[in-house]
Amino acid sequence: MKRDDVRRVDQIAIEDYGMLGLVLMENAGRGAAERIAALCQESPGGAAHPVCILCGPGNNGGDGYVIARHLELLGFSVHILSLVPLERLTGDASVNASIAAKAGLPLQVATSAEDLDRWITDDETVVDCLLGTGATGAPRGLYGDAVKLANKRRGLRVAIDLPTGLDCDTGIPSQPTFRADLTVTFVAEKEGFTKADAKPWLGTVRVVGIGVPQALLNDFAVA
Ligand SMILES: NC(=O)C1=CN([C@@H]2O[C@H](COP(=O)(O)OP(=O)(O)OC[C@H]3O[C@@H](n4cnc5c(N)ncnc54)[C@H](OP(=O)(O)O)[C@@H]3O)[C@@H](O)[C@H]2O)[C@@H](O)CC1
Ligand SMILES: [K+]
Repeated sequence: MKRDDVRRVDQIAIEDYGMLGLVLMENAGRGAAERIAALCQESPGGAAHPVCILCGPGNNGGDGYVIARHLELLGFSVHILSLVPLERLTGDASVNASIAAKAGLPLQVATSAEDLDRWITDDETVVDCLLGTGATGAPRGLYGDAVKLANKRRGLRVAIDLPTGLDCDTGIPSQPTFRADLTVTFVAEKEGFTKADAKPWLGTVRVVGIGVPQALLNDFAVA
């Protein structure tokens, strides 16, 4: 599915069907958390496996706060690293960040590559909620630093919706691109995922539904 189409699905679900963006994000985040839990449980350490969630400035970051909440409910030790001060978040991402903060989920705001280097450790699963379908071009500044550091860590890596740095439509990786062991993508596989260039960055791909009606999916030829 092309980037513009998948974004249209979200928009139509909200504007024409009257679904709440928060509900879509909840479905997305909960489904992703279940996939991450399954991956961790299959690996050495199981549910004791600590998870680091990297959160960016948009709704991909918003998914991260939902994922953190559900992973904690599933018994995982979770910490969130936001690359933006929470007061800069807007809309559904801001709501979910605020819930995570009020719930006392461990949360740090990184303002430098040194912070990221210190706080992303080798023994944890790293979840990329940095940039999603709203990204354009190579990850800039701290986002690029976070991707490079995450790629050096020994733990498992999970990309949410798409690996940060990978072009959604062409599948061309930018410098840097998050190298995932598992990509949990929403609604449908993205067009770029079918390209040979994309394969080394995606790992296993799992599609998670976000609860939009089948009639809407049919309009976009999603099975
Ligand atoms: N209701 C819904 O719609 C649902 C959406 N869902 C989720 O939302 C995701 C899409 O969210 P989104 O549209 O907020 O975009 P997203 O990629 O998170 O961030 C955009 C931000 O990044 C910035 N930025 C851009 N490029 C950059 C770069 N190269 N380097 C650095 N920064 C860059 C850009 O800044 P700007 O370029 O505008 O200055 C802007 O601030 C989607 O993938 C899915 O995960 C699910 O929850 C299901 C329901
Ligand atoms: K991502």
